[in-house]
Amino acid sequence: FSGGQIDDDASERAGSSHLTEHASLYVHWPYCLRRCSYCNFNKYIPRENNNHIMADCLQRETETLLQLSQVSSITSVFFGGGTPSLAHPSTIAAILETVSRRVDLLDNAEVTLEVNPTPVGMSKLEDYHRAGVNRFSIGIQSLQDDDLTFLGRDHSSHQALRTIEEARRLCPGKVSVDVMFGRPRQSVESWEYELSELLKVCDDHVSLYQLTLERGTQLFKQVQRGEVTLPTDDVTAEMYRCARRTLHQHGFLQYEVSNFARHKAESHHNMSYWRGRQYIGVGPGAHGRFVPVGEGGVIREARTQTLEPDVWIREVQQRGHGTRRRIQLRHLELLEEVLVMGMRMTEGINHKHWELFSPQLGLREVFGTSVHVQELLEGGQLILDDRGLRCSWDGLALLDSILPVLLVELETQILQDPSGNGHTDTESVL
Ligand SMILES: C[S@@+](CC[C@H](N)C(=O)[O-])C[C@H]1O[C@@H](n2cnc3c(N)ncnc32)[C@H](O)[C@@H]1O
Ligand SMILES: C[S@@+](CC[C@H](N)C(=O)[O-])C[C@H]1O[C@@H](n2cnc3c(N)ncnc32)[C@H](O)[C@@H]1O
Ligand code: SF4
Repeated sequence: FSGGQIDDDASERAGSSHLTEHASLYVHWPYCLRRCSYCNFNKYIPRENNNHIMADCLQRETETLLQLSQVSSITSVFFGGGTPSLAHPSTIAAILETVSRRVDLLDNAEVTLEVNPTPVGMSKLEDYHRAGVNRFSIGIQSLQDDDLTFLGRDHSSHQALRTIEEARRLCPGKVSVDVMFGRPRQSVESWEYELSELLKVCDDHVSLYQLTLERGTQLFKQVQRGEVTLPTDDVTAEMYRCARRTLHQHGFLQYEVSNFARHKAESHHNMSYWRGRQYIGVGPGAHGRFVPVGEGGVIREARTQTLEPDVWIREVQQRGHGTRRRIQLRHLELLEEVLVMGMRMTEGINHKHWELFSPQLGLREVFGTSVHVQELLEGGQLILDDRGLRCSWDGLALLDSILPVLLVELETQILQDPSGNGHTDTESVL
């Protein structure tokens, strides 16, 4: 492994300037045609068609945020949502043109668009491709029609299969599918069968998400009322184990908790999140992490854009952006993010990568002396060696219980370190 390794080495050679000059870009399309029963992402059913206004504002905010950052090149773009396949292909083209006008949009930059596999979504794939999209991420969720209906999806499994086929024709080797497991009424056997059917048609990238029960969703109410039950933790753990095994047998390497790729088809965009790189978030509810220009310009900020599209539109029209919240990340907070994101990857965090963010305290100094970490190392869940820190195969499935141990140790060591904790904790609510 790994597809992105060369990239990472290059950034280490370039040192920390790479961390401020390069970024990925996330663009959020906040509208959906209907509400899936399990979803609490930031999405709205539009009352009227204001796609044109949304398109203008997304371009305007892209321009503003690029200007506010110190970024000179964009390494990947991700159009997510909501349902970005409801946007007109010309909107996608216009946003990409805005990026190219302001900064260097690298020739080989990965440009992903999330697609709901409806007939309308499928019919626009070619135009999206022409607009500059070179990777499609298709929300399959399930291949069983009764489950799709129950989940409130707006497509059938047949339409999903046809969309995969068309996307593969346009972007061979660059098509991903999202699938959810741990669904109501699902058994390990039916999941195994569904996954083997999916493997017959899918391309080189698969994202598997365990269905999480989110407050405020219809599914949450159904479960609370006792109308629906979800599989137990033991069953979902077995589903995850079985999926990892099956994917591995089919040549897919797991590179992150939920992501599997073969033929080096790892997502560059998502890898850049997990490697703690900068990203700019445009659109309602998008978040970003970047070092703004001016004011000394060394501290990374966590930014969140206004959630509600109508309010966001007004703000962008008035002042060029809809940033609702800016928090300067303290040294410890930045390291916490680097740790939490990095440990999701099978490659974990290598020593040089950690040093970029923590020049004073190496991985061994932070984690090497703790009794609790030692237990995880001896138990075979965690590995700390000449490469760096990472989870073992078994450990990755237990990440949620490993992370708290690592976070406590990180906090203890950083707060004890007289040199490392210089930054202030500042929050501006705009
Ligand atoms: C927020 S959706 C946006 C893309 C597109 N609208 C779609 O539905 O495919 C991105 C992915 O998040 C995942 N997702 C959404 N809600 C989830 C939940 N409650 N549990 C697990 N995964 C979820 C789904 O797999 C989905 O493909
Ligand atoms: C769950 S992931 C699915 C990625 C997909 N499996 C792939 O490999 O391309 C994508 C979703 O995460 C959310 N997301 C990703 N980056 C975001 C950001 N910077 N700000 C807000 N939401 C983000 C969006 O809802 C988006 O639809
Ligand atoms: S899962 Fe996708 S299509 Fe369904 S409501 Fe959420 S964002 Fe919209």
